Amino acid sequence: MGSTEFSWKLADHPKLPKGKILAMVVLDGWGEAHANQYNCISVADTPIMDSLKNVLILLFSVFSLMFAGAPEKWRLVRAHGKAVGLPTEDDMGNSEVGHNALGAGRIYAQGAKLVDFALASGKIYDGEGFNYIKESFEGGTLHLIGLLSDGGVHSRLDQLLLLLKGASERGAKRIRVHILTDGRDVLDGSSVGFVETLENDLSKLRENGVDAQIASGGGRMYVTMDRYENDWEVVKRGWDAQVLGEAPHKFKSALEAVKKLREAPQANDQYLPPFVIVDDSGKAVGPIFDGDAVVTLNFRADRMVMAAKAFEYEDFDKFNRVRVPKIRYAGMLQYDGELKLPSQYLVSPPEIERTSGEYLVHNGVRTFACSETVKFGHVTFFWNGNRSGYFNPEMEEYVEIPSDSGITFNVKPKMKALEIAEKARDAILSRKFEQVRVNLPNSDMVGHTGDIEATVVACKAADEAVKIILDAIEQVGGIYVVTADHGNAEDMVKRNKKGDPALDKSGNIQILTSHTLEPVPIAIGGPGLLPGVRYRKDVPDGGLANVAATVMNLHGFEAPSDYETTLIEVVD
Ligand SMILES: O=C(O)[C@@H](CO)OP(=O)(O)O
Ligand SMILES: [Mn+2]
Ligand SMILES: [Mn+2]
Repeated sequence: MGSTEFSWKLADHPKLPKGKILAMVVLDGWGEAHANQYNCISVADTPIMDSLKNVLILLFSVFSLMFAGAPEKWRLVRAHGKAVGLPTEDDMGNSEVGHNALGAGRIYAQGAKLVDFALASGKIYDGEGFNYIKESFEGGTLHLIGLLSDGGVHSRLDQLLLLLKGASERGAKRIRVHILTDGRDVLDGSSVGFVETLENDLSKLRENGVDAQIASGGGRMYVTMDRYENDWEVVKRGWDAQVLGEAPHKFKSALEAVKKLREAPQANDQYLPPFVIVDDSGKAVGPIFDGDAVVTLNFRADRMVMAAKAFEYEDFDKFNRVRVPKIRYAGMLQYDGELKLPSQYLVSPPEIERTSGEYLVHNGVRTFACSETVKFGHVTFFWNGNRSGYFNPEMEEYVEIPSDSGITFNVKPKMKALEIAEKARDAILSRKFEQVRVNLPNSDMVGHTGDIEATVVACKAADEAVKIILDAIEQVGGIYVVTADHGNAEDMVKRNKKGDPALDKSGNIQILTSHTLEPVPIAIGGPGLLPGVRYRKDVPDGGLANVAATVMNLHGFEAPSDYETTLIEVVD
């Protein structure tokens, strides 16, 4: 597209009217799978979501007897793997890539894939970011901090191992790894195996004369990886262990640390307390000092922004850093393009531009977006292509409802669903906005705890919230689009190739805390939807990236030509 010809003006849709109020509801972690006892969505009482699927399908079958080709308003879309820019079809979906696709309407190669390319081609070592940290290799230590897992949502172990090898071949003589155990994108307890794999590679480096070892650790939900400023204490615990070398638990080896800390009642990988590794004299082996280099390994932004601020900002008042070493810091990616944070990074992030939110604002669609803290950035930052802030504050209002902090969400599985729905309802009834967009976090956040009973309660709460929003849409003669960003609560057990629960060595089922590979539903409806609108039959492989064009159509516009095609057509 020649820059001189570019225009934000969208063409009018030939048939669909403008000015309808549209509710865009994203149920976080709500996939579609067959009904069984581990499908919390099917077990839960969810009359509204059921009605969007069943009544309409029933209607369709009734109508289809009378009018062939009657509209169909519920379908599934792909939410994992290549459909959302991930490296392989074995990659489960996640919020970042899901909301990016929903908002941007195109499929971008995402962080996981970009890092894979950069490592495979070796280009990562030619970039400005690597050359910047490399200057510390002679006199300082290289610290690598990140999620130790092969989940592929925030980071990948194989990428860490390649980077360790690549950095040591390029002069890093002293390396310290600060691990964050997962158990959220992978099975709980898998931390032990990941530490063994890492230790194995570190011992090979030591054989080659590199002083390389694990220096500290802790569970991802308790140490370092908070997001959207929900709880700075989490980041502080990481700072204390990684930078200051101070933690309540001290061990001689990371393997011992992880095994011992997991023995405590209720302990799990996600919430392991912080620990440091000490030498024989009891001294921490890897605090961060002046002249060192630090790389945060995660490619995904949301849970690294806060730590990046602590490492990068001179002025910082979120917690007392005590000692602020003069380091060379780089992120695996740049985590926030607006804040240019961090200023140095090893791999350039996907350049997501011209998102549907920006187009719609330029075309007069006033927008309201809301969620609670733990998902607030999903419907704003991720939705807008990893961009913070408003496109036009006069046209947009973003409302964040404070999340509970310091608890696991199985304790309060209803979370703030009701409050989010009420805010959305008020925004709809105010008639001040043409798009009211929310994320309802329950099925995902509670699903990640692995607590099946609580997840059932969570799904019901999300369904009740949908009802409040759809009732408001009914009152204003609007349109709704209800979808999800990826699966989670619809399958809470690890399965074997046949699809049956996979048993561990002791014959127990293994609870799945992670997202899934399942497709997600998308339902359209409401009194403002023209009766002739129906899903096209020629987009059978449609994915989340097809939703943006669909929504633009429902606002009365054609989507830009490079957007993934719309899911709907209008029959007379
Ligand atoms: O909690 C998170 O960070 C991820 C899982 O790692 O979940 P989501 O993608 O739904 O935000
Ligand atoms: Mn999500
Ligand atoms: Mn999740």
